[in-house]
Amino acid sequence: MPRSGKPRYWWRKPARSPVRDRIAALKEAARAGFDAAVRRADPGRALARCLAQHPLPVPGPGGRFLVVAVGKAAPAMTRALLPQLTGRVEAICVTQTGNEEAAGSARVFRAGHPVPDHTGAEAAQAVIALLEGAGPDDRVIALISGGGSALLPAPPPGVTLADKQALNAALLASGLDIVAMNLVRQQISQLKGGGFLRLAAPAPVTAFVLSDVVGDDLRAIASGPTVAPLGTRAEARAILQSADLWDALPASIRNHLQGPEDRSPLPPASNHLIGGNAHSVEAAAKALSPDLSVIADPAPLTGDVSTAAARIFTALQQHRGHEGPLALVWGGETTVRLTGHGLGGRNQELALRVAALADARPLARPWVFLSGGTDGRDGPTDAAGAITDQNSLPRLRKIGADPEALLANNDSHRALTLSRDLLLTGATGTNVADVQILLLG
Ligand SMILES: O=C(O)[C@H](O)CO
Repeated sequence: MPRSGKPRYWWRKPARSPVRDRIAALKEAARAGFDAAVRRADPGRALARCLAQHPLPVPGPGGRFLVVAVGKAAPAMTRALLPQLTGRVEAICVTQTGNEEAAGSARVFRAGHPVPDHTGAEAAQAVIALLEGAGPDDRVIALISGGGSALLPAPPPGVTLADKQALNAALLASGLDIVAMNLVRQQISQLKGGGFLRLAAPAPVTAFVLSDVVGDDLRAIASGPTVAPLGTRAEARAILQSADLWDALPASIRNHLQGPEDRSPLPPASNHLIGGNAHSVEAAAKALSPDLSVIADPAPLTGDVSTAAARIFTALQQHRGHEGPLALVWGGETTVRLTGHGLGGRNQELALRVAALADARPLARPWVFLSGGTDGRDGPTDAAGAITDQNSLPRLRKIGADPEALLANNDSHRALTLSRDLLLTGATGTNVADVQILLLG
């Protein structure tokens, strides 16, 4: 050992680049902020906090608890609820394929997402049968989280699963926001937009809802099974026409939307919001704050992904002169209008677009940008999102890839795989929309 006490091999280590080290440290910090956001959205804890304030209803004589959990957080919510129930309990838990989490004694369906599949249709039939069998002494508990719209397809008579799949695929590629999409989806469903309540009546329904929708509108989350719909058939038609989707839709869907409006009153329900995106943004900001100055932007990041990228880039420019390291945090959900045929998701595309904008006007200090879905799955890919930095585009060009062409083809997953910028978490078992973190070193 030399006198300094450092081991000899320390002297043989290759010279390191301080900028590269700084970027690596920033990426680690961004990832820690994101992990804190996901932890804050733990569905079991969120449900426990809510149950401490809103005790569960008690079944009448001989009555049962009928539990229906649907969404990406359904297993975790089911696991948290079932031990609280005594007496006779029947439970169905519907979550996405690949979410292998246990759900206690519930009957579990792992269904297709974001495009509905046969397992989802089978699950929807099981839920309908359970609700139709509910009596006045039964108590129905709904555990609702994001993803529920696609996971539980229950088209009205005359509309097939294939028709519903075609509608869903068209909506997903349209660039419409989730409120507009779900206004349409719930008009083509027996369970959404309050249909669940009609089926459960006369049994009272208590719902606990984990929100993945910006603004937490209960009517939009999982297309609002236990609340009134967002709109009418006429409004759904108008949305589809203005998005240029109407003419290409299956005839059965157009016929259904041209039918009479359902104006019958909904049975009442007790709905409780147990958590959402704002809490996770707060948690990310808190996790970053010991080491950096932090600004959490209260205005959510929504709308088209290229407009959102321009907003992030403007913030990057505005704060370029900030003294000391700085973190900017957003929450929200952007939309992508698909024009290419590549593979990607809104978070990956946002991170790549920000890197492309910053590459055109480089900054004199290191930066990293993370955009991730708290569910761990961005679009139909295995990534939660991505963490780009000032070297992302140069890395791509160095290996002969063309970032602009990849973006034009909505091929962000390929680009970010090549630049080694993917954010990989696996399914997180929760879902409170997206979190973005911009760090200036
Ligand atoms: O399922 C859905 O509709 C979305 O995740 C929004 O909740």
